[in-house]
Amino acid sequence: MRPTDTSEDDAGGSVRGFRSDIVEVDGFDDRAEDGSLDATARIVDAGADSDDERVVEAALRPKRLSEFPGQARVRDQLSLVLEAARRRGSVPDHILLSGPPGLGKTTLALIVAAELERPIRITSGPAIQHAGDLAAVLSSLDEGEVLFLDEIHRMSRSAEEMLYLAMEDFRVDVIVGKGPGATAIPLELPPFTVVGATTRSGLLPAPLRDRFGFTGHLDYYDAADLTTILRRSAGLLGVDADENGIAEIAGRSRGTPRIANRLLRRVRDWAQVHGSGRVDLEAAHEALGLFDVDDAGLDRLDRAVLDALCRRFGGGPVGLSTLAIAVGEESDTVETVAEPYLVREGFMVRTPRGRAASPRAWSHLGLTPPKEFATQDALPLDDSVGRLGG
Ligand SMILES: Nc1ncnc2c1ncn2[C@@H]1O[C@H](COP(=O)(O)OP(=O)(O)OP(=O)(O)O)[C@@H](O)[C@H]1O
Repeated sequence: MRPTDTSEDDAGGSVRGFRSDIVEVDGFDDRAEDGSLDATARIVDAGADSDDERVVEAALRPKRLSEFPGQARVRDQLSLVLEAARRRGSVPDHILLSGPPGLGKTTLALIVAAELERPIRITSGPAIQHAGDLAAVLSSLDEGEVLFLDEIHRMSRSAEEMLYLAMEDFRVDVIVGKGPGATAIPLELPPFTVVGATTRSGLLPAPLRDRFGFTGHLDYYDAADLTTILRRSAGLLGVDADENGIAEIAGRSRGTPRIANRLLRRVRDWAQVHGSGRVDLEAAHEALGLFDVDDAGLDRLDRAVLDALCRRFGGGPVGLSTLAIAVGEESDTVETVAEPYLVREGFMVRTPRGRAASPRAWSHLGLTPPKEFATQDALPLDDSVGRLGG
């Protein structure tokens, strides 16, 4: 871990330490040079793709709950938890935020600290590979501080066990010595609040999940909320945008604010270079066409998968690895990058015998499906995805 200096964060609170460790995200192989579709370069990837993007994102984050559009239920629940703790004069329960990337978990963690008017310490599961790493963070927390643990499902087992105790009893046991002579010295901690974020809440062990007094699940945003977010972002970026342009971008953003903000910036670029400078319908059409994002929010990889499924395999079902070979990608890329959105939007179904195209896939590609193609055994997308290999 590389602790950084205390600095003033956009949430208005003081951010201490470990910020540099938060940048790790699940990577994809960069295989553009071999002619593959280069999943890393996807404009519709819901993960943050560069440090520059993180800087822009920081500027666009809402800073208080009242400025946070969408996720009304989670917002109301969180507001209640924080207000009640404030009235009691105590620290709130630990908070777990779960949901797909780019929906606002980090933003809400920063908001929690801002609402509590407490500093926030930021680190992530991958940065905590040993219990000692966690002990160092925990033992330096101040009373009431917020500890944001991003990708909490990726912490090591030994650190998890230390975290249970710290969350429950505000104590860590520091082990001194080795072997039979080793002694556990308890170290009392001041009360603090853990805000954990995870894209895979199913991977969290039950004892850890149980330590969170409040869990908020973030869902994809509807077009109206994305429109509000885009209007706000356009204002902050000083971009002149009309309602048609904003609506067009919202419709192609896969329900994800991070993608919406990224598409807005590319449409702004197009408008400044080729258009009138205004983000309007024409600018949105042209720019998103240039970046291969179609009107359903699908990009080249998504369409290649559907195309292979329909044209080469008659709609399927076909095994994941066969499908991946057909589009020149790794199975993992197809499964984690393209498939979730295709399944969620009803373009593809997963059956015990492999992946199959749905009627929407055929019509999206302008093709007529053969009379019979199997969709009867469709399974919902869930954590079993990894077990349905090809
Ligand atoms: N409700 C919202 N209103 C406005 N902007 C939002 C909202 N939710 C997310 N954003 C913007 O989307 C970007 C990504 O949000 P954030 O980093 O909070 O997502 P995340 O869920 O933590 O993603 P990850 O799982 O990749 O860490 C930020 O620029 C943030 O400002």
